[in-house]
Amino acid sequence: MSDLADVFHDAPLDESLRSGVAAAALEVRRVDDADRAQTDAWLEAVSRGFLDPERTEVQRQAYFDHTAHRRKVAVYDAGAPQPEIPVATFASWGTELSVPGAIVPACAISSVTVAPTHRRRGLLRHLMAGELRTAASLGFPLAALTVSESSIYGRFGFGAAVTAAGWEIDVRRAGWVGPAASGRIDFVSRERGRELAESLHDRIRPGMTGEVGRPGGQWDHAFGTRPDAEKAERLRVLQYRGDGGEVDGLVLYAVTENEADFASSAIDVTMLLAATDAAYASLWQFLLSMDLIATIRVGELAIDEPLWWMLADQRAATITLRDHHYLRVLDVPAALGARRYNAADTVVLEVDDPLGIAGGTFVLSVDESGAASIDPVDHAPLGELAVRTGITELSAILLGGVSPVTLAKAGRIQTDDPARVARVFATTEAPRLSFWY
Ligand SMILES: CC(=O)SCCNC(=O)CCNC(=O)[C@H](O)C(C)(C)COP(=O)(O)OP(=O)(O)OC[C@H]1O[C@@H](n2cnc3c(N)ncnc32)[C@H](O)[C@@H]1OP(=O)(O)O
Repeated sequence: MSDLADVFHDAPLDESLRSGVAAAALEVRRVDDADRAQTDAWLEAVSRGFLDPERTEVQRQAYFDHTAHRRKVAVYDAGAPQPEIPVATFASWGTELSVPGAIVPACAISSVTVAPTHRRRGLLRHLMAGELRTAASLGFPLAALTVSESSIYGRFGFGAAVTAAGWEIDVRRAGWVGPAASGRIDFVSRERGRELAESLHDRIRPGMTGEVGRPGGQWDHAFGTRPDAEKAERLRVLQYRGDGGEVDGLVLYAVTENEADFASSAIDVTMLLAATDAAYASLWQFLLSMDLIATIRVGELAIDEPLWWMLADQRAATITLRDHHYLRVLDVPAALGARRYNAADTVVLEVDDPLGIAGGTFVLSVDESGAASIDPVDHAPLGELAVRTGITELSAILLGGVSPVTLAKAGRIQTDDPARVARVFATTEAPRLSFWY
C-alpha cells in the first residue's frame, strides 16, 4: 500500500459522522481487520445487504485473508438482538486511477449497505459525507466506485465517468477483417495466468484511462486461485506471446456447453488483457475461430473497441451500454491538474458542491503541451469563458467519457461556448474500467 493508503486506512472517523450516527442512538466504529469475529459479523451484514446467502466458513476465512487493506466502517445498533452484526457497512481503500496522461491516487469505495430494518434514516448520507471528508482532508483528489443502482450516488457528487459496453457476438456471422494473427497462443494453468495477469495489468493500466489498480485478492478471485472461488474448474486461460517471446496478452474465459447442440456452445470472456495491438487482434481472432463456439459474451469493454472494426459483419455483435465507473472529484486543482488536455485555452470553472468539499471558482489554463494549472479565485475573471457545473458533472467530464457539448445540450452544465470547452477536455480514446469492485 502507498503511504496515503496506509494513513487513510487507519485514520480516525470524521466527527460529524460520529455525532450524526449518535443522534440516531446508534454507534459508528471502524472494524478491526485483525479481529476475525468482527470481520465475520461485518461480512454477514454485507452479504445480507447485497441479498446474498450466509457465508460459509471457507468464504469467511478467505474474506478475512484478502480484505485487510479495506478500511471497513460499521454502524451498530446496541438494541438489536444481534448487536455485533452491523446495521450499515462502508468500505474504502487507497488505489490509483488512470486519467489522460497520468495516474492519480483515488479513494475506492465498496460494500455500501444499510440493513432493510434501518434504511432511509440517513445512514448512507452520514457515512458517505463523513468518509469523503476524511479522504479529501488526507489528500485524495478523487473518490471512485461501481454501483448496484444508478440512482444512488449522483446526490453525493459522483458522476458516471466511464460507460461499459457488454457484447454478445454471433460467432458464425462475425467474420474477420482484422490483421492476420501473429505470435503464438498457448493454454496455461490458472495459477500461471494469475501470476501473469497482475504484471500485464500494470503494463497496460497507465494507458487505459478509467482503470484502477486491482487488489491482489481480486486477481485470485478472478482466476479461481483462492479457496472460496466458485466454479473455478470451468475457467480456461490462454496466453499470447509476441514475436519477441514476451507474454503480451492473456484471456480468461469459461465455456458453457450446449448439450442439445455441441456446435452451439458459448464462452464468457471474463478478462482480456492485451499490452500490444498484435496481442489484442490475435487473441480476438483466436476466440472467434474456436470450434464448437457459436456465441461469445464479454462485458466491461470500452465504447470504442477496435474489435468493432475487426468484424466483417458488425451486426454480429449486440452491444449493450451501461453506466459503470463513477468518479467524485474531492479536490479540483489536484484532480484536474493531474491530467493532460487536448487544446491550449483558459476556462473558468464555477463548481457547485452540495457537500461543501470541493466547490469554488477555478481558472483552468492549459498550455501548448497540454499541461494545466488550476488556480482557485474569489470571482470569475471578466472576459474569460466560464462554465457553471455541479461537482457531479465535472466528475463525469474529467476522463473525457462525455463531451461538455452533450452535457450542455442536456442542460447539465451552462456555458456560452460548449464546443470550445469540449476541445479542451477531448481525448482520443474512450475511458474504460475492465472490472467491478
Ligand atoms: C458502491 C457500492 O457499494 S454500491 C451498493 C449500494 N448498496 C446496495 O445496493 C445494497 C442495498 N441498498 C442499501 O443497502 C441501502 O438502501 C442504500 C445503502 C442504497 C441506501 O441507504 P440509506 O441509509 O437508506 O440511505 P439514506 O437514508 O442515507 O438516503 C440518502 C438519500 O439517498 C436516497 N436513496 C437511498 N437509497 C436510494 C436508492 N436505492 N435509490 C435512489 N435513492 C436512494 C434517499 O432517498 C435519500 O435522498 P435525499 O437525500 O434526497 O433525502
